[in-house]
Amino acid sequence: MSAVIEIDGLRKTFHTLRQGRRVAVDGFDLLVEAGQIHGFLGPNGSGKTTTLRALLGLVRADGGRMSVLGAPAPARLSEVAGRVGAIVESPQFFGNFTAHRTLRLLALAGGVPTSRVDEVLEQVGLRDRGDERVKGYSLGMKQRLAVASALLKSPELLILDEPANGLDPAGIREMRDLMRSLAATGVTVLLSSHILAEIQLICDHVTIISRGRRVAAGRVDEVLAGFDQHEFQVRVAEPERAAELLRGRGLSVTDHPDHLVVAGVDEPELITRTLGEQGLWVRELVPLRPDLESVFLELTGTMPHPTVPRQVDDSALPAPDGALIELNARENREVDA
Ligand SMILES: Nc1ncnc2c1ncn2[C@@H]1O[C@H](COP(=O)(O)OP(=O)(O)OP(=O)(O)O)[C@@H](O)[C@H]1O
Repeated sequence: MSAVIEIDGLRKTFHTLRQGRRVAVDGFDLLVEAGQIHGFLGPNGSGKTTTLRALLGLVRADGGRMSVLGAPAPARLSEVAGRVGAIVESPQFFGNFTAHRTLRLLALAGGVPTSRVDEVLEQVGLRDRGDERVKGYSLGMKQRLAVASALLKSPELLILDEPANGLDPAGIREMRDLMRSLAATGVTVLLSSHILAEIQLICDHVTIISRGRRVAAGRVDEVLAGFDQHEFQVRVAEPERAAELLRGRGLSVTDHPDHLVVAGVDEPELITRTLGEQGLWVRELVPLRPDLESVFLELTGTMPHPTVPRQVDDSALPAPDGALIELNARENREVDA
């Protein structure tokens, strides 16, 4: 598979008059290969938008190497710009224009044949609503229109920042179907999100960012498998005796009010055999698989604490691995705020 986006060691520190230096991206790596629907997942303020803006040359990076479709980015992005559709800042549309007119103007401005307008309206499911004014559109319809505008030039790569932001579950499902149909036609999609369910539903690959650093990457199922503790939920009569027997076989057992959780189980038969041999019959044996939510909370250090309200993007806190975020050594005097 060929690399469509490569980011190596990206760094970006903002300097603002009010808050001083703020490390937004801290040596971040990303690899997106052709044909993937790649989720770029991280909590609020973790550096997703800054990464995408740096990739597209909307903000100047302090360090690192990036390329898009083989062209060094952002320096030679113009060579491949015609093959890339991106929505990073939320596009503003004129409410009084219809979707059709909006796209027609964008097509004319971009040198794209206006015959594409009907095609992209069809593609995003707005064909029958294309002659309505945009101000009457729902949020989901506006998101579709935004995607349609990025599709006008038939891109090979689509970059979307938070495309499902504010959508209801049905809207997210529709967005997933749209992304899948695009991927089926060979388009590679990179989409950022802080919503786990969205990534798990829409994407096949994921890169997780926390406090400006990559903390996990790979196929969604592989990332999840990496966190599989081989745990089973067991319901049995005489749970105390059962726990003792299982511990005697070297398994780690946690007691819960009406069940046991047994970890480190490679062969579930070990549980049923150990208990059955002693006349304890298992009533329920359920594998406990990690979900992206628990993996995400663990990796990004955003697990809620019962007494401490979680702070968005608290750069002064230790990173999940315990290391304090280093401030970028390279001085950058620009004020981006
Ligand atoms: N122009 C700017 N000036 C100063 N600080 C900025 C600027 N843009 C981003 N930041 C800071 O950089 C950090 C990363 O922000 P960024 O917008 O990249 O996060 P994000 O992951 O996209 O968050 P969200 O999911 O909330 O959109 C935050 O601390 C943010 O306050």
